[in-house]
Amino acid sequence: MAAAVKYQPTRLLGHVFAPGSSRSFGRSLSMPSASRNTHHHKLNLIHASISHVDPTPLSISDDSSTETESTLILIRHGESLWNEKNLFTGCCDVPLTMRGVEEAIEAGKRISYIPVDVIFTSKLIRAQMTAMLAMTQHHRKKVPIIIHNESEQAKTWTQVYSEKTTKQSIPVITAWQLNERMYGELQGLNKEETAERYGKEKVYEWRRSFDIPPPQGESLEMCSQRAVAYFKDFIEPQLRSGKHVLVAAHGNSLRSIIMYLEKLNSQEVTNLELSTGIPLLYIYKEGNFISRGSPVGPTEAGVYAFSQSLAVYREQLDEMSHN
Ligand SMILES: O=C(O)[C@@H](CO)OP(=O)(O)O
Repeated sequence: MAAAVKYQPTRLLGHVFAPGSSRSFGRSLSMPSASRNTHHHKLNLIHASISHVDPTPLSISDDSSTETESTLILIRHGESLWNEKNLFTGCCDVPLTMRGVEEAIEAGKRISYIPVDVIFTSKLIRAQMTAMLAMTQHHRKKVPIIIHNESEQAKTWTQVYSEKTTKQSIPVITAWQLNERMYGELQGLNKEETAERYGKEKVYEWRRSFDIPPPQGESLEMCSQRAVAYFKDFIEPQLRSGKHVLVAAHGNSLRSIIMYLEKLNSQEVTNLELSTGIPLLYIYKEGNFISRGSPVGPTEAGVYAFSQSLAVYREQLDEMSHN
């Protein structure tokens, strides 16, 4: 099937991507006005929390112009205790297994030389654990700090009073919109038993079709309406301002975001599978998302070869660690 071939690189997560084979996906970056007002207040709070953080934008110069590009890393959380038991998880808040912890640390090694200025995760602990564990491996050694804007008291009680400390921090913004697709009455059921009971085809349809929801749950389309709206309203503005962003989320919330980034249609997205704990890299440049596949490891030269600015960033980190 054409779609399966076309998206093979994305599905072969963990394999080497070819720097020369990038695809650029044209993207208009105007913020949708409908959700703008709804989120306005919250957006201000987020900006207030992170405005003091050193954005370290990457600038590349060529003969004719100076451009800014930023990086976007997407990571599906590591294996959870319910992944291990093959249970539908959805919005149930289940932690990582030891294997999931190791996957998160391994993911962190793979992105340890890629800049991160701001982190977005879902509200679920498996995504938050993944982001935090991954960042323990980062060479820049900044401290990821969860931003608590849920009340005035939470904001006041989590204030940091040292500019120096703040500069060594990375804000972690948690959002329910990035949560896993709500799986309705399948949550907690065993996937294999459910397939035996309702038939493999029906369960495949619930799990991978775009617009057929599981009983009382969200279809991928419904999940995408909140996850992609959040991405456009909160994450794209960060990228546009030159910030480098890490998003730790879930199989289906990320599938919907990748559908948007790579302009997949509803048929193509059914073939998209994300492994746990594998980082995916995109370069954001001039309003386009350029897919760079999955960085293989911190020592993999190819990861840096495609972007002069990432190579410079890496050099700076190397110098820092030698001093
Ligand atoms: O159970 C879930 O929440 C998801 C992700 O593990 O399952 P699926 O493979 O059906 O997307």
